[in-house]
Amino acid sequence: MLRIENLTVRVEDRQILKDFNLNINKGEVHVLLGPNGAGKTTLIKAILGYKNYIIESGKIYFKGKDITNLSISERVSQGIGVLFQRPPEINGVKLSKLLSVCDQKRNSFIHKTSENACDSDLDDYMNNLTKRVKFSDHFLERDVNTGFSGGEVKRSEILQMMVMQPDLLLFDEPDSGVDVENVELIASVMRELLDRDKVPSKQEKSGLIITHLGYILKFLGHITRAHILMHGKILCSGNPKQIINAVMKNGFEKCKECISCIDPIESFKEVDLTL
Ligand SMILES: Nc1ncnc2c1ncn2[C@@H]1O[C@H](COP(=O)(O)OP(=O)(O)OP(=O)(O)O)[C@@H](O)[C@H]1O
Repeated sequence: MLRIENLTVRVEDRQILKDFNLNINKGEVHVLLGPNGAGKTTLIKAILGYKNYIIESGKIYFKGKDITNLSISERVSQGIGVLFQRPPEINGVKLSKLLSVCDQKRNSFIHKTSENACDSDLDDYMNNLTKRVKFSDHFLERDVNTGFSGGEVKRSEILQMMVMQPDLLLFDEPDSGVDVENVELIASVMRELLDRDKVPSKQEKSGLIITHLGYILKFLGHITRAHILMHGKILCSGNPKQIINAVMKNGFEKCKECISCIDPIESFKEVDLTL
């Protein structure tokens, strides 16, 4: 689904990602951990095609096609969706308007691939989705993210994703600033989105989840693989429980010692798996 090869990304005058590689197959959900400022959000923005995240070298492939030079809009149309860590406030644009734009965007894409995929009653459809994230109708009439609490921002972001139904779901800290009940709610919606269109034992969607504490993963079910991003590249990959518990126990500094390990996962063997 997503293949990143030797990607070097510069922001202003600094290289943030250096020769970065990542492969997420169809149906896989990966977790990305890393210290503050490691470049996790930079990765998401580079995948999406933000202009000031300059790709100096390397390639990004999505569904087998090279998307390195496509616009943000083209990438979104092809099925990439993002839940942003800190989305901007958009004064003067109501959430309902933004959702209907998301819906049109999705339908224009679906129409290209399936003729009967789009005859829903938009109002009912939106109302159901809105209720699912526990927003009242009046919330849809507020300007996007303006004055939203931390948890409301995340629920608004995931609501947009529910409308878009992307094939590759990128979640940038879906649990930050969110209380316990809402973490559970967001996790269950994330799982629904990831399992959408799933035929028995075959998940079609793929995901990448950035999280600091991994708490949300308790509610998400199976995660394929976890990675630690440090020094601009993946330092360590493997079993999500082992990696997250090791980071919780030892911090990221210890991960540096794994740079020279033949199998970095081995060094985490003694860690108590409590996740
Ligand atoms: N638009 C920008 N202009 C200048 N510097 C930037 C920009 N975007 C990112 N950076 C810098 O790139 C580095 C990586 O930032 P990024 O947001 O990707 O880190 P992160 O791993 O997501 O961190 P955190 O866990 O704190 O959210 C930081 O030093 C940041 O200040």
